[in-house]
This record gives sequence, C-alpha cells and structure tokens, in this order.
Amino acid sequence: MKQEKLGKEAITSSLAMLEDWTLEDDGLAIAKSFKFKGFTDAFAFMSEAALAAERLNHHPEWFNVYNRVDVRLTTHSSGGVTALDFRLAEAMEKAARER
Ligand SMILES: C[C@H](O)[C@H](O)[C@H]1CNC2=NC(N)=NC(=O)C2=N1
Repeated sequence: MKQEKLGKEAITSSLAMLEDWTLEDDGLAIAKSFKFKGFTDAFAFMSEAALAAERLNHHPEWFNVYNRVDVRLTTHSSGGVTALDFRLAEAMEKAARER
C-alpha cells in the first residue's frame, strides 16, 4: 500500500501533537534527539522502538552515542513524510516514556 506523502500543513499540525519533534528544512523528514540516563536506557529504548518498527514495517534512521539517540523518520518509498512516520514517532514516544 503506497503511503501518501503529507504536505507541509498536515506535517506541521501533526508535529504540534508531539513533543520536541521538528521538520527538517528540506521538508523530507521529521527528527528528534532523545536523551536518556545512560547507555542501558538508550539501548532499551532502541530495542523497544525496533520491535515497533518491525510491527509497522517502517524503520528509522538513527544514530546512537552513549545516552543519546538521534532519530530521523521518512518514508523512502514515498520520498517524504507520511502517516507511517507519525505512527512510528508515537510508538517511540511511548517507548521513551517507559524508560
Ligand atoms: C520491502 C519493505 O516493505 C520496504 O523496504 C519498507 C521497509 N521499511 C521502510 N521504512 C521506511 N522508513 N521507509 C520505507 O519506505 C520502508 N519500506
């Protein structure tokens, strides 16, 4: 099922419901830098997020150093941001709250 690429207004209103997520300047991805108490919590978050990503068949671009996880979400097959990116973002928020 091909996901519809969202326009800037739809992205902005969805971002308003999430904490600290931003739209990249080129409008092609949403991003957040998560911070945890240490590496164990960061990695536990990544494990939980990885399971959510598999359930959604939608996968993050991310970068981890110690307690920080920089996340970038985009839908490669659509060439931009879709509803799936927001579903994964919400799952990540839930995983982060559990840490
Ligand atoms: C074949 C498989 O369904 C695709 O490669 C999926 C997997 N995960 C994906 N994740 C993301 N972020 N974008 C995609 O287009 C995508 N496509």
